[in-house]
Amino acid sequence: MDGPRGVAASGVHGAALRPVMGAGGLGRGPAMSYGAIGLDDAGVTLHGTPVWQHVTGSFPPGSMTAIAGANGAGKSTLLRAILGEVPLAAGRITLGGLRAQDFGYLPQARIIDRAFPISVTDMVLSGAWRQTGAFGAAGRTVRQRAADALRRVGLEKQAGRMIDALSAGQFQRLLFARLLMTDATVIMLDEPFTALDAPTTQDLLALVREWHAQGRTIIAVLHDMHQIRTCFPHVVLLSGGQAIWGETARILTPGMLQRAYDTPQPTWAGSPA
Ligand SMILES: Nc1ncnc2c1ncn2[C@@H]1O[C@H](COP(=O)(O)OP(=O)(O)OP(=O)(O)O)[C@@H](O)[C@H]1O
Repeated sequence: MDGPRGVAASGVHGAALRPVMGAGGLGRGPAMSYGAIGLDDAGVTLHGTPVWQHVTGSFPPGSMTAIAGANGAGKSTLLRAILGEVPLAAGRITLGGLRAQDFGYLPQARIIDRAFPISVTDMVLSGAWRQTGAFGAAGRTVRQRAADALRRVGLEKQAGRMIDALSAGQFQRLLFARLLMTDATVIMLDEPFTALDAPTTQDLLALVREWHAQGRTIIAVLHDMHQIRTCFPHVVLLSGGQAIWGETARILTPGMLQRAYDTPQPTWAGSPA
């Protein structure tokens, strides 16, 4: 994953419960020893239909960027293209020296098979698979980190339950605990707060801000414009197959949003980021 993602890049990963990419303590964390993730005239076409084209822009180290746009605009596809799971039809993506294990990815909850028979603790431990090996036993230190991660997201009392016994909000907290285990340098979140109540959203948003304060790069697909305005200094707005990229206050204007969503947008009371 070191080299640029060119038009021939591919690498679709399968099961949603595959280990979260990340180093589990081996990541570069806040150190700025890597460059920006860059898209250079990149385009993706799926089944003969262009999703987005001529996308150029970058995610600098330590930046915090939201990806916005209407349903089907290609937000998830953008994350997956950066991860090398979707091939480019044109252009290239460069990773600034980041390796696969430097990325942590939280997919949309709806694509995760929650019937998979695994306990809460084992699911969190799977976030440290690069330390323990896919089938290796976790040592005491890793188990302690898992317990700490569960406590951090308020799930310590659920540690022994199976994941199918969790509510949607508890399951999302679990996915964040698993991300904590990866110690990833770049954290990519696909609709991380969808269907969560306000306290859960605030708890998990605080964790995302903590990661950002530690110098990690955050890229998050979000639908809540107020959340983007107040928490994300930069945005990529996917609109009509193009990407409008820049400072949130400059991009999320009523006119831009109307074009992107093709419907009038409300005027937000919140102050611009
Ligand atoms: N595996 C696939 N095969 C074919 N087309 C796909 C595939 N995945 C996504 N698409 C199409 O690509 C386009 C972009 O999908 P994507 O999931 O990236 O959009 P999105 O902006 O994340 O949408 P949403 O807000 O609904 O989650 C859509 O038109 C979708 O139908």
